[in-house]
Amino acid sequence: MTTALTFTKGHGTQNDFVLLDDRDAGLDLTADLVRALADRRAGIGGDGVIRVVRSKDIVEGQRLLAQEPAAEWFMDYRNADGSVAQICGNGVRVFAAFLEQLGVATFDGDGELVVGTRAGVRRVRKEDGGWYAVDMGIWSFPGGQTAVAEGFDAEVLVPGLEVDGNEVARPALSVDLGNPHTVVALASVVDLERAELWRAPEVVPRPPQGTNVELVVPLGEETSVDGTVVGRLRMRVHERGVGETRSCGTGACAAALAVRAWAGDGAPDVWMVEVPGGTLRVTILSDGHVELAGPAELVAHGVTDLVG
Ligand SMILES: N[C@@H](CCC[C@H](N)C(=O)O)C(=O)O
Repeated sequence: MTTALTFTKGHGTQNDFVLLDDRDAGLDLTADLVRALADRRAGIGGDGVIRVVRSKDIVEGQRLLAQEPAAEWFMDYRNADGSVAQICGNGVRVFAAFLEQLGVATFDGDGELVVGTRAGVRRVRKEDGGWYAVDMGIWSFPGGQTAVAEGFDAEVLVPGLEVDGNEVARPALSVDLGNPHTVVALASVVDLERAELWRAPEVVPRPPQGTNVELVVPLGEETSVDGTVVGRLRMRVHERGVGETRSCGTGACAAALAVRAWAGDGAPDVWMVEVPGGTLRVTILSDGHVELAGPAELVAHGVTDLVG
């Protein structure tokens, strides 16, 4: 039985997590314990729980080590409802900050920290301003070129945006970031604010493993001081296994990728994504990877008697 569990609380653009140091691999992190820790009234509160464990001590990590021996540390990510998720973009940055604070993070000769996740390794570097930039790996549109050409491969009913009392099926594009996303464009920021994301959007066809749903409004482009054209968009998200959250890193990547695909040739590769909890930067790289950059904050440490 778990007793006197030490925890740290952290967030990335207000996507918040309970972090557990399990370097000794002695913790039995059950779904009940995750739900108890993540509970905002009876527990500590968080959108998810992140366990720091050595890759060698977890089956998924052992597989990764065979390909990438530098992936010493594994981010064991759980959603607030106790479900296991493959990856969390904001979580990787907060995980890196936690490893630094524990004194075990080593950014190698290239200035990179390699983190193991269920979606594969993620490479983290630290920027001058204190942000963490994460290579989020290979992404894809599961609907393929047909979906990209048509601009959609699914439909979403967004709660709160009924027209004359009738639900409206809006076209949406599926994006795979190692975890599943469905991105819907709305006509205006007013519509974005009206959406009632305390209710789950209905996605058709229903993804068998569930999906994270991003509502997006493109806000245009600007040229930065170094001449880079930067796109801007605003986003709200309903996360699988959680509900509405104030940010989602993989969701920001999915949103930028979908908006760029809808915009067509010549659209920017760099996007600033405004979420309720702050701003993230997404860069679509030329090698089929996408990079996510943003802050990571550790805000509290303590001991809990919760046992699940
Ligand atoms: N907030 C995360 C995503 C967490 C996992 C997600 N809810 C899922 O089930 O796929 C992020 O920042 O990417």
